[in-house]
Amino acid sequence: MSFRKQPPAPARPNRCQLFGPGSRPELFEKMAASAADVINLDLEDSVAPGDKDKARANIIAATHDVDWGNKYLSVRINGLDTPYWYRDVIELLEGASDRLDQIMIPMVGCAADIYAVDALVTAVERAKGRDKKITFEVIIETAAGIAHVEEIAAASPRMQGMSLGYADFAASMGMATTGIGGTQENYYMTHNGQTDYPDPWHYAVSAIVAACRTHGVLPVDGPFGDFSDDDAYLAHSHRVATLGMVGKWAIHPKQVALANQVFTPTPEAVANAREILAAMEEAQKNGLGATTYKGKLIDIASMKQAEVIVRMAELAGAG
Ligand SMILES: C[C@@H](C(=O)SCCNC(=O)CCNC(=O)[C@H](O)C(C)(C)COP(=O)(O)OP(=O)(O)OC[C@H]1O[C@@H](n2cnc3c(N)ncnc32)[C@H](O)[C@@H]1OP(=O)(O)O)[C@H](O)C(=O)O
Ligand SMILES: [Mg+2]
Repeated sequence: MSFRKQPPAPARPNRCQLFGPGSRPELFEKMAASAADVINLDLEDSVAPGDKDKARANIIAATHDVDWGNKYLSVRINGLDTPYWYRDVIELLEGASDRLDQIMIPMVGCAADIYAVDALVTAVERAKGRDKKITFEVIIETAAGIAHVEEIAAASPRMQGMSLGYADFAASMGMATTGIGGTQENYYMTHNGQTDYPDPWHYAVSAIVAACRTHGVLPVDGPFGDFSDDDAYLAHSHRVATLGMVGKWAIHPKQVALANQVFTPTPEAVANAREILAAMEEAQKNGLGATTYKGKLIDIASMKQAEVIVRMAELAGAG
């Protein structure tokens, strides 16, 4: 371990982030009644340019009128390359109730992007006497974003989450696909007549997880576009959960249960983790740093791995 200890990520469940356009207020009560841990009301790409003003007003009203229960309530603003973002921030921070927890900043390319939003948010918070500090989640969805991912993760004490935006990321990288997440038809290998479809997103997912874990930020997997394909959503989610992501977006309500299923450790996984902890405690009492569990080596690092599973289960209320 480095002298500098790895900071913990925020201790709240973030298994599923359900998105809905701010221009469709008829969905808000349904989103609030869903099983998602986080709600993302959108002002960006799912809202047509002519609807931005109305969508802002809908969202501000919903922070006052809708019972969001214990959900983490987040609003995705427009990118800093648009004429909309400053009004998003000012109107939200001036008009939204204290129920608003977070602003999600899309298309982030460098730490200075966060600095700019932080400065504006801080000024409006002070002017309006808002005691509750708004947190930030960013979306890495450009080549610049992934190149500067670590400085972005470290950019502000408000930073709590970082998502991978598959569609914009693919476009920015010039990837030859219109798919949003999952395996891609033309990304394959063949060997002895067998075709295999590897994961074209592996690098971006791992870079985001490493930056987030270094700076105590929650790494979150972004959208999976084909919401008719549950098996593909599950496969993609299991893969990114294995790489360290804590949760995933749902762009349709049917994806919420799938995300919750993947990002809540199974009772068997929790029991396994607890048995590893117990076996290691017993070993340590006997002066040993390593022992065996089900025929495999376990040592102090295995305790840390087991603690990850137990912690995930506790946050999900399944511990
Ligand atoms: C890719 C980039 C992104 O930005 S992704 C995030 C932005 N996108 C969104 O926010 C889209 C969110 N989803 C929707 O708008 C809709 O779900 C839809 C358009 C995908 C489908 O809507 P539709 O009404 O046609 O869906 P139905 O199947 O008919 O609905 C069934 C039922 O569920 C209710 N419903 C629909 N959507 C939602 C929702 N989001 N939340 C809650 N409930 C919802 C609907 O009203 C029906 O209800 P019922 O009639 O049964 O009562 C990214 O940035 C990148 O770059 O990658
Ligand atoms: Mg996007």
